[in-house]
Amino acid sequence: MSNSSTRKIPVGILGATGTVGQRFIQLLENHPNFEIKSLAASPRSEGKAYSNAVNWKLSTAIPKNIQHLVLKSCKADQFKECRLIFSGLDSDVAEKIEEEFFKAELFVFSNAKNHRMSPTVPLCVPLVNTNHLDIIPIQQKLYNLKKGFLVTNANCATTGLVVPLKALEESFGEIERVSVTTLQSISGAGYPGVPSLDIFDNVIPFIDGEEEKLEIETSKILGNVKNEKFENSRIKVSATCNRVAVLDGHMECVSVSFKDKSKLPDISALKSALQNYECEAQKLKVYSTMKNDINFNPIVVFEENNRPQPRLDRDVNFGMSVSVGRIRKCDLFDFKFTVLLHNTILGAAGSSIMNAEVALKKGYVY
Ligand SMILES: NC(=O)C1=CN([C@@H]2O[C@H](COP(=O)(O)OP(=O)(O)OC[C@H]3O[C@@H](n4cnc5c(N)ncnc54)[C@H](OP(=O)(O)O)[C@@H]3O)[C@@H](O)[C@H]2O)C=CC1
Ligand SMILES: N[C@@H](CC(=O)OP(=O)(O)O)C(=O)O
Repeated sequence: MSNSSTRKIPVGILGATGTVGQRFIQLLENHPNFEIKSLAASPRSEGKAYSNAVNWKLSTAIPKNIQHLVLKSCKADQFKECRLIFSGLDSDVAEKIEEEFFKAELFVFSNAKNHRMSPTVPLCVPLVNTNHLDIIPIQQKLYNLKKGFLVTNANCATTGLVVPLKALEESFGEIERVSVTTLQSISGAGYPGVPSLDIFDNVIPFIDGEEEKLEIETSKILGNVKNEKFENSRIKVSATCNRVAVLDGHMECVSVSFKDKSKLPDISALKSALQNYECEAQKLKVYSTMKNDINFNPIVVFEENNRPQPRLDRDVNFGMSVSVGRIRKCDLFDFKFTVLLHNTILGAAGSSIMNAEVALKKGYVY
């Protein structure tokens, strides 16, 4: 494998008209490594120019070179000009379609839940476990592939949780137990998502399947790759998920208990461990950590008692960092704190793109 060409990698987007698909298009505008060549969505959109098919919900305009692209059907043979695929497909259809694409020797980066727990598919949060990309050759061997593969990113609430957990485990050893209560924005449910008559002036104390995903995905992400297999962490997570009337940005109230009580830090050491945490993507200087000349930190620590807040803080580091505040001791667990992340940027499209940037630096994408 070699990162042979300085030309941009031609990419396709599946589910291009959806909430996550729109973010892909926004974040890939002027990207130095990837160039959008093809788009696809459901049969309802097929054959239409993108600007006619999409119900564009972002505050930046649809890029000019995208407006007139005609939406294709989600068939791999229609994406011959592409080498890499970003998928923002509805999970009702993602499983089979993504399989067809990676088996057609395309590099596939997916947001859908369907393949996340598969034993040879990396479940990568780019600020945490890009070392899990090392399983790619095993996946390729299993499916008899020369270059194609599938990499998934995590559920958006899981993504926000695992970043501070990883930072704390790196500094203070294993975390044994986690209790997390989420307040999740409505964009997390896609479009049109939760009816306005249900969510306006309201909080809904249930998101189908979400608590289970937080509990299971966390242990895969915080685990290791050993002897060509994933070895999950033994961390125990108990999750309660709520939908709240916020447009973008998931908040999570987290309590953690460490295994080794002899190493328990004081609050200032805990804050430094979070603030100074560094991930592989940052060390590799991938584009998403460098763009707009930001001084990128995976975690931004807030000292103010009333921060982070979704409206004020979801765009910190252009939506690619996790904000952590209200860090304090807990009488039931060891410590508790509040997390915020932008669910459609770091929680979805931004993670897929950063995973692809790391895979490119490591030579898996070429
Ligand atoms: N929103 C978020 O914060 C997060 C979402 N995800 C996951 O990302 C994926 C996309 O989510 P989101 O963008 O919110 O969902 P949306 O409902 O907003 O978009 C779904 C996309 O899938 C397409 N689609 C629907 N049915 C079909 C079909 N039969 N064949 C092909 N394409 C189809 C839609 O096309 P059309 O417009 O033509 O109907 C649309 O482009 C999901 O798997 C979701 O679980 C993951 C993390 C966070
Ligand atoms: N369920 C998440 C978004 C999502 O689609 O998650 P997943 O990709 O794990 O199904 C939310 O509602 O905020």
